[in-house]
Amino acid sequence: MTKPKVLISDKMDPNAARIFEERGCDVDVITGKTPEELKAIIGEYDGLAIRSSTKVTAEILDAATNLKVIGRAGIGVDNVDIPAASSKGVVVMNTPFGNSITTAEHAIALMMALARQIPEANARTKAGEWPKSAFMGVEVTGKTLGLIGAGNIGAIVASRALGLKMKVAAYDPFLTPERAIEIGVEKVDLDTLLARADFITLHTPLTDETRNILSRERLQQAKEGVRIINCARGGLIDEAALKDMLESGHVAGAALDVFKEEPAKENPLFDAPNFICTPHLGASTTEAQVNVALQVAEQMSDYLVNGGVTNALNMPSLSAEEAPKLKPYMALAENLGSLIGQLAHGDLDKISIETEGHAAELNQKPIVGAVLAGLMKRYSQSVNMVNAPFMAKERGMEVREIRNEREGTFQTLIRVTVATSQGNRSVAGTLFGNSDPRLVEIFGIGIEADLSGKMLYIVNQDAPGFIGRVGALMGEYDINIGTFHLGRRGNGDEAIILLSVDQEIPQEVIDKACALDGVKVVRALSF
Ligand SMILES: NC(=O)C1=CN([C@@H]2O[C@H](COP(=O)(O)OP(=O)(O)OC[C@H]3O[C@@H](n4cnc5c(N)ncnc54)[C@H](O)[C@@H]3O)[C@@H](O)[C@H]2O)C=CC1
Ligand SMILES: O=C(O)CCC(=O)C(=O)O
Repeated sequence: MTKPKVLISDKMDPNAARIFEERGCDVDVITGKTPEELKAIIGEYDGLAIRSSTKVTAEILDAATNLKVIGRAGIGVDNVDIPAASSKGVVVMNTPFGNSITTAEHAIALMMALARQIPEANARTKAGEWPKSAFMGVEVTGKTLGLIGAGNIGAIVASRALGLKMKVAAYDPFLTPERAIEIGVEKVDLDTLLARADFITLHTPLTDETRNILSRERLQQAKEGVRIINCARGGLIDEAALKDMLESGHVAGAALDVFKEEPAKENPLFDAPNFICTPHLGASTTEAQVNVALQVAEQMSDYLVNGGVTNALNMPSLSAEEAPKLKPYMALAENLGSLIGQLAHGDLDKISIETEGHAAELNQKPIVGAVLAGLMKRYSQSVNMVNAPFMAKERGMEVREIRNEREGTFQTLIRVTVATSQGNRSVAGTLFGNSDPRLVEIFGIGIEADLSGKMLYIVNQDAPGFIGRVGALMGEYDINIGTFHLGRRGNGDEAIILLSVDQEIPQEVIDKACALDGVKVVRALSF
């Protein structure tokens, strides 16, 4: 088996490359490429490991014909076009905790630096001025810190601020009252936060809802003399308005680690009074960079080598422990989806995926994803478990999951049923020896078959001599039969033949098979 190939395109701790190699991937570290240069090479890679510099646009994804996974060594994924990645079937993962303590500490460091104007005092002291009377700071004890966003980083900031004897008010529409109590903050609305906070710190992702959350209007609403810290994303604050308010003194100080345009080399804020900044250093500690590098390489190689999915933003998780157990089920599920997709007529707008016995005890999401991936092949060849659920949703397909932990005839079973214009049609399969996928039923007829490669499916009226005639027809066209499977409703009733063949089946053979006495349906299938 060829090794998956990974590109590390941003500066990353060397532990990442080491882990990729140890876990069976080939890895190239090529940083600082322009988008055009990245486009020219990305087609070679199965995995792309990034930090914040690489912008993974729809255009890059179009050129990434082999790409299976993008791993962000960090939290924010606003540099990845996730909808475009999903529609191409590329998993996007991040490392949601590896740099959160570090980033929270940076926010606290910036808050302290603002309160005591440390950067400017440092520069002027070193310049020989000894400007003791120029700097009058403020205490943070007893002051109110307004948190905008109380997720992982916000909660750590809150805990540190409480240790500094500050009061913490948080605005976060998704913060539950219980969690607010747990992390020791008062949940408030944004108006209240703006009216009360002496310091405001932002810890939300950049989304359509949070963009410009500190707009000119909101900054105006903030308490006179407020100090603002942003270690989340540029774009959350209206930078021009912030400059004006630093100049008017309405905002007493601002400390930004992140900018709307990065790298920020000529930002107008640089000239504003009481403004300090760092070049997106929130996550830059040795500890955090080792954490995120190790984690991203482990997650990505786990996916590329074993199929395990952790911290994906566009796909359900699948642990490394679950992945080997689920692998044969996913193969079975995909084949059942593909079989029904190849056999059923008309628009399929309702599908139910039923698991029974052992299969019902497993994580259902990957099984459902695999069935949909198989089924959706009737519409598109570039479909996989990542994009299939999105495609099903886009087509307005109703997907039902049914679990039945009691065993039936089989210890484990997956049944896929679609609603067609001719009524419900279902196929079912099991695993032999916990590993070998087998079809056990088509449209109510019991059969036992391995679905693989090129196959021919025939529905006929059960009659003596029919099997011989099919064999003779294959022989006439030099088509070698690999396996031959039979099933029927009853003696003389509707019967099914499913045979695997080593050669492509020409249309002429299908036409001749259709013309055989008693034949109802003939279909060439492929798996
Ligand atoms: N400066 C740096 O180097 C770093 C920056 N970051 C940034 O920090 C952000 C936050 O990271 P985490 O705390 O780990 O993320 P998280 O997902 O744990 O927390 C984000 C919080 O924002 C809240 N939120 C979402 N929409 C909101 C809205 N409209 N108003 C108020 N709150 C809203 C969410 O409910 C959630 O609680 C990341 O998205 C990333 O962009 C993260 C790491 C390093
Ligand atoms: O990788 C970095 O230095 C930036 C980290 C960051 O912004 C994030 O994790 O969201």
